[in-house]
Amino acid sequence: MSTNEQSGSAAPMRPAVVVPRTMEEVLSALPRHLAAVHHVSGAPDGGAQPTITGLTMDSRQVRPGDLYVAVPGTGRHGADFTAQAVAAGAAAVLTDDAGTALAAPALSGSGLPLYRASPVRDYVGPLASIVFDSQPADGRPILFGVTGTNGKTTTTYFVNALAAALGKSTGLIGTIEIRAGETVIPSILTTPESPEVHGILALMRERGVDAAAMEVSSHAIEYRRVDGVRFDVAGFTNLTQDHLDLHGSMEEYFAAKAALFRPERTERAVVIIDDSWGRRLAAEAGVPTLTLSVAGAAEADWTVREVRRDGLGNTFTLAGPGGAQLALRCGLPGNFNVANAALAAVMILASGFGIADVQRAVDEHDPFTTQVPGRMQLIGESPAAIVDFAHNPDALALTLDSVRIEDSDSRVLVVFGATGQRDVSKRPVMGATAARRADVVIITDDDPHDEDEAGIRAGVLQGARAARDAEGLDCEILEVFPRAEAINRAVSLARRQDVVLIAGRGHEVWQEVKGVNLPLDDRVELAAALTRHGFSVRSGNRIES
Ligand SMILES: CC(=O)N[C@H]1[C@@H](OP(=O)(O)OP(=O)(O)OC[C@H]2O[C@@H](n3ccc(=O)[nH]c3=O)[C@H](O)[C@@H]2O)O[C@H](CO)[C@@H](O)[C@@H]1O[C@H](C)C(=O)N[C@@H](C)C(=O)N[C@H](CCC(=O)O)C(=O)O
Ligand SMILES: Nc1ncnc2c1ncn2[C@@H]1O[C@H](COP(=O)(O)OP(=O)(O)OP(=O)(O)O)[C@@H](O)[C@H]1O
Repeated sequence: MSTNEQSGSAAPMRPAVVVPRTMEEVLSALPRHLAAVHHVSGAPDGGAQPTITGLTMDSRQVRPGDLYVAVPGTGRHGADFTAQAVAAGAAAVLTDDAGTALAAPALSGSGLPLYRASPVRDYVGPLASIVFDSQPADGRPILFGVTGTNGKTTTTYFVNALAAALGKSTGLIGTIEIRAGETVIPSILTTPESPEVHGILALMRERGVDAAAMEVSSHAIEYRRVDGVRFDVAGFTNLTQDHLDLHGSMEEYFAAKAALFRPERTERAVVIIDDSWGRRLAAEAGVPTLTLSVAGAAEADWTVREVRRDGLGNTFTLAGPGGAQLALRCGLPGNFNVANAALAAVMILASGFGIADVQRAVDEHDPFTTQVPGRMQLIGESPAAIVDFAHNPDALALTLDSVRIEDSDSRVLVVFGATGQRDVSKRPVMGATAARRADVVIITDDDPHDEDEAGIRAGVLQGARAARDAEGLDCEILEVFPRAEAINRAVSLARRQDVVLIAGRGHEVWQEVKGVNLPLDDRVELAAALTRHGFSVRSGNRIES
C-alpha cells in the first residue's frame, strides 16, 4: 500500500486549508428545510463569535477550531464526551435536547458556545459540507456512488481503473481503503461518518482529483453518513438477504438502498435489473436511469452479450442504445465480475465520457484486470492461486463455479473455514457447497472470535462429509489447521493446471482469536507457499500488510 503520514492511524483525512467561518456564517448557509439552530449558552451574545475550521462527531478526533457535534449513539450520547472535545480545542458544541444537559457541565466556565438542534443528525452532513466546502458548484471531482449487497468494492475499483485509463486522477472511499491522490489510509467502515466523508471529498478537491468512487452501504444511508453528498452517478449492483438485524425486513433494506436514487442525492443512476429489487428500483428511481442486464433482459438499455471465457476471466460485448457497442475484457474470474465491470463501464458513460474514448481507454489499458485486494485476487497463475472474500454459502458457490475450468484435467482445491459466533447454520451448508464443487476440500479456521476452533471446523466438516456420502461425490476432504498450514497443504497438493482458492478472509491482515488480533494475511501465506513449492508468484501483485 502506498502510504503517507496518516497511514495506519484512524485520523480522518481533511483538506490542508479550510476557510475559517464564523458560526453565524456556517448556520446561515444551512439548507432552508432545516429548522433553526438555537444558541443555548456561551459566547455569542456580546462575546466573540467562534470561528469554525473543522467539524467532527467524535471527541477523539477533535482538532482546534472544530465544531463538535454530539449525537446520540446506540448505547451512549456523544455529549458525554464534551469535556474531551473541549480539552482538544473544540470551538463550539452542537447537540440535541438530551445532549444539552449532558454537555453543559463540561462547558461551564469555558466560555464556549453551546447550540441545540433536533434531530441533531439531520444537521451533521449539511454542516460538514459547508465547513469543509466539500462540493462546490464546479462539479469536481465527478462522484460515483455504488450500492447493493455484493460487488460494491469491486465496482468502485473498476470505476476508478476505467477513469484512470481515461487519463483522470482518481479517489476512493470504501471497505478496504480511502484514497485521495497519493494519500491513502485503511478504512474502518465501508462508508465513513459524514464529517469524514466531507473532509475526504474536500481533500480530493484540494489534491486535484478528477473522479472519485465511493461505496455506499445501507448502514450509511440509515445512519445519514452521505447526507449533504451529491453524486453524479449512483450505481446499483443487486440485493440479496443481508443486514436484516439493522433493517428488519427486505422491504426496509430495499428502502434504505433506494433512498440513494433520489434527486437530492444523485443526478442520475445506473441499475442492474437482473433481480426483482433492481427492476423495482429502476421503475421507482426519481432520477434519469439507465438499466443494465447481464442475464439478457430485453428491456434493459445496456445488455451484456457474447460472454466468452478468456483464461480465468471473460471477454464480453456491452450493447447499448442506438447500436452502441463496447468490446470489454474482465480479467477477474466470475460472471459476477462481468456484471461489476459492465456496471462500472455504464456508470462512466453515464457521467459523460464518450463511447469511442472509453473503447480506446479499454484497449490501451485493460482496466478490468486491476487487482482488487482480496477480491478474486490472483496471487499465482500456474497453478491459478486465488484469494477471495467469499464468506457465505452463496458467494462460495458462485466463486467455485466461476474458477472451474470445464473439459480439462484441472482440479479445484479450496481452503476455507467459518467465522465463530456467527450464523451456526451456515457451517454445514458451506461444507456441502464446497464438497459439491471442489476436488479437494481443506477445512480450516477463519476468525473464531471467542469460539472453540475445533467445534467450528466440526460443523463445516459434518456438512462436507454428509454431502459427499449421500451424493457419492468424488472429493477429498481434509481438516488442516492452523490456516497458514492449510494454505501450504493446498499448494503442496496442486499441479500447474489446477486452481487453488483460498476463501473467506480476503484482504484481512488479522485473525481474531479470543480477543487477540494475530497477524495473518492469506495472500502473503499463499505467495510464500507457492514459492516454497517451486511455483511462481504473479508479478506486480498488490499484497499489503
Ligand atoms: C451500528 C453502527 O453502525 N454503529 C456505529 C455508531 O455507533 P454507535 O451509535 O453505537 O455510537 P457510540 O459508539 O455509542 O458513540 C456515540 C457517539 O459518541 C461519540 N464518541 C464515542 C466515544 C468517544 O470516546 N468519543 C465520542 O465522541 C461517537 O463518535 C458517536 O458519535 O457510530 C459509531 C461512530 O461513528 C460507528 O463506529 C459505529 O459503527 C460500528 C463500529 C459498526 O460496526 N458499524 C457497522 C455495522 C457498519 O456501519 N457497517 C457498514 C457496512 C455493512 C456492510 O455492508 O457489510 C459500513 O458502512 O461500514
Ligand atoms: N456482483 C456480484 N454479485 C454477487 N457476488 C459478488 C458480486 N461481486 C462480488 N461478489 C462476491 O462477493 C465478494 C465481495 O465482493 P465485494 O467486496 O466487491 O462486494 P461488497 O458489496 O463490497 O461486499 P463487502 O461490503 O462485504 O466488501 C466477492 O469476493 C465475491 O465473492
